[in-house]
Amino acid sequence: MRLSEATLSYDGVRLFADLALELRAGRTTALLGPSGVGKSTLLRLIAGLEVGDHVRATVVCDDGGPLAGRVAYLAQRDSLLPWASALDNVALGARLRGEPLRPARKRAASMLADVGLGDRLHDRPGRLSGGMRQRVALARALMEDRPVILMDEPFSALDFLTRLRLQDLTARLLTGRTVLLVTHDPLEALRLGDAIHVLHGRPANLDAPLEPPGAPPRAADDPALLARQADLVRRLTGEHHAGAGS
Ligand SMILES: Nc1ncnc2c1ncn2[C@@H]1O[C@H](COP(=O)(O)OP(=O)(O)OP(=O)(O)O)[C@@H](O)[C@H]1O
Repeated sequence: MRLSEATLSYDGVRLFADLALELRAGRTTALLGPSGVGKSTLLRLIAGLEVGDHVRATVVCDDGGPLAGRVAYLAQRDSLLPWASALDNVALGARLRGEPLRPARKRAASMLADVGLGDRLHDRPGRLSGGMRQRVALARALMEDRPVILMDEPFSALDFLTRLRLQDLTARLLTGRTVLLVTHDPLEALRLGDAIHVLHGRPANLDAPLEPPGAPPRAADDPALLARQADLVRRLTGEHHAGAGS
């Protein structure tokens, strides 16, 4: 899938000018970059969500078909229904599509068990911690079973160990899907990304991708991964661009 000619301004400031991004089919592309550079906006643009008036972009899928109806979007804010239980939140899509409720709820319960919330099925979001709500939102996105998944910092509210566990689970459940993962965490990008881009500057540019060897999820304590993390940190702090003379 390819986004091209993405051009977008807010209040006369150009966030993107002819930006292009390739998402390889069946792979995870991770997107890092400083706060405010435009990562969430880029994700929303690809998802076909409202991003403002001064916008132009082309999204083309590899098979030439439309993206609409084939994409699940996991927003930065969990956007759970406050009056519905965790179970009903996860089964919401199936309910809206008029699918038989009993099997949908069964699958939702198993998805919630997978994200470690098997004992909180009937709690409403207000009774859950921020990290738990994020896990419910993740379960809801996974439940949708779409070929393309766009995720905006899905693990940011989680403690380190839960984050590692959820990264493992996500990598397992999303094998073969086309994924765009926005994250602030270089280690997360390296564990899950087949291609890792850093977005920087205004209008924003994308670095050539870093492509770690091996299949996700990569071990968090792998020395080769940690060496690449140093490279990524240099890219994020701008040393890489200074060194490249750009
Ligand atoms: N609806 C909007 N109207 C005006 N400006 C906006 C709007 N949405 C985003 N922006 C601006 O566009 C820029 C990029 O925002 P965006 O949320 O995409 O950044 P980000 O890289 O995802 O940041 P973070 O890492 O902090 O989530 C910011 O300067 C933000 O203030």
